[in-house]
Amino acid sequence: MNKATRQAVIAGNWKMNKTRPEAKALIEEMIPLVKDADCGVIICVPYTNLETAIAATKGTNIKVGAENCHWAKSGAFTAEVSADMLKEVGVEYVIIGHSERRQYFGETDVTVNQRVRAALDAGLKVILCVGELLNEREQGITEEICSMQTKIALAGVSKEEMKDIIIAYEPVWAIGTGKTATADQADEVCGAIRGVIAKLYDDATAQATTIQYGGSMNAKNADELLGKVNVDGGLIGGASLKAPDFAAIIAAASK
Ligand SMILES: O=C[C@H](O)COP(=O)(O)O
Repeated sequence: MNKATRQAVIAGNWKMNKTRPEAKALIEEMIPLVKDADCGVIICVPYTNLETAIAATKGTNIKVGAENCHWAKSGAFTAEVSADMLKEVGVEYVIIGHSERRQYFGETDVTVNQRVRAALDAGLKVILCVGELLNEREQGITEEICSMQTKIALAGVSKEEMKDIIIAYEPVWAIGTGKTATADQADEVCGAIRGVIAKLYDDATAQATTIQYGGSMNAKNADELLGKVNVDGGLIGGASLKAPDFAAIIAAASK
């Protein structure tokens, strides 16, 4: 399997945006624009929008994901949501390890791994985020950081379970800043992550794993980024909040 046979996946990460009526309107605008996509289409939305998004996307090619889940099945964890709760609502995907969770909410590689485990056990598919800080890139340790984050997050994940894992390479310095990694930088790190998967599992698993780029991807730069051999799609923040922009990225991934 190679780039030609791996399915590109474009996932929107709405972050903390959209009330329920706004979510419904955005999805309704999006549906006709993305219905002919030749790639996977996912929208990851705030917890309060999950039921709205699931109802609004029923019978369409848009899958719904959450933006995080807790590692425990239940218990005294105020404000957290379990993977089983998401599954029961009808969620298919969950983002885990987003840099904003790591940066602002104390998420560590170990808790990312625990959340990945809980998600897989509940039958959810995971979009696992890894990526370096600006000072780590400047120190020349980008691949080391991404490799370490990937290895720890996937500890205890079997080869068979890798079919339910998408990896999103998101350089932290490129998120929401308008600074995009160059297509070559994105390709290089996505390729290095693929190398880690090959070492952890085998080459076939590495070649079959979808590895996205995320960080200021938009309608203008999507073509170049998605044209790279190791970039199998995108995790899109800001541009996923505007239906025409999100649709343009999906069109670029469908070429
Ligand atoms: O999860 C998405 C990423 O954080 C990228 O966000 P952005 O496209 O707004 O830079």
